[in-house]
Amino acid sequence: MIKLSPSILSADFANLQRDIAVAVDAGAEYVHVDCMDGHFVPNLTIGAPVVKALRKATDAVLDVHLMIANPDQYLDDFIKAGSDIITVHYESNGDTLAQVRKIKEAGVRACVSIKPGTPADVLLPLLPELDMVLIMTVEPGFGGQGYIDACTDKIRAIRKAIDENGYQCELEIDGGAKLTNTPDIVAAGANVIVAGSAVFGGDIAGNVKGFKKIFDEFENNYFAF
Ligand SMILES: O=C(CO)[C@@H](O)[C@H](O)COP(=O)(O)O
Ligand SMILES: [Fe+2]
Repeated sequence: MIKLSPSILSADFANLQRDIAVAVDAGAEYVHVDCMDGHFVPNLTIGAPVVKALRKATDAVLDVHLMIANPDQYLDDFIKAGSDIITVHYESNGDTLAQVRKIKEAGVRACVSIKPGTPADVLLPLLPELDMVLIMTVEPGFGGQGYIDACTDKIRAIRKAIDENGYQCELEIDGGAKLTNTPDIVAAGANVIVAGSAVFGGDIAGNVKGFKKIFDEFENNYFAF
């Protein structure tokens, strides 16, 4: 099943509960929370206290994307805050596999992300243990950037590895997804689409429904053959 994970980085920060409710009521499966520390990326956003507040404000699946230099220092906080999915970056400090195991032992779904310049191959040994993999399709740090076309081959490569080995691992992409390029992104094999500016810029419910319509069309065509 193809899912939408709206990134609240582009939502109204003074009305997060309201904007999340609109997106979820319109059909969004996940809610993507971009946590940035000003070190791993040149931007400073949300920390565990905000995730904790969101946990009280919504039953939605909180898809927490950690763009932080030292996950080992903060994983406990994000676990306790009520994250449903935690993504750590392969490029962050520490032992990525140990971080994945710690997340899973806490009963939280674990995901590893790679930046556009990191080859997909580094994910292959991790895939058997992952609940989700996240291919960044922009340089992490900011919403509203353009999709990097060169990342599409990495989506294809990871989809192939997941399917050939029968791994139970979702394939998420993040950055620059719009209604116009999403058909190509799902055709390449992504099944979780993060979209920030394309959801929260303008009519939130209408934008979510636009993405869902593309997913439905793809799934109907795919299963028709
Ligand atoms: O993690 C990030 C950026 O670092 C993303 O989640 C963006 O927030 C997605 O925004 P759009 O590119 O969809 O506007
Ligand atoms: Fe993100």
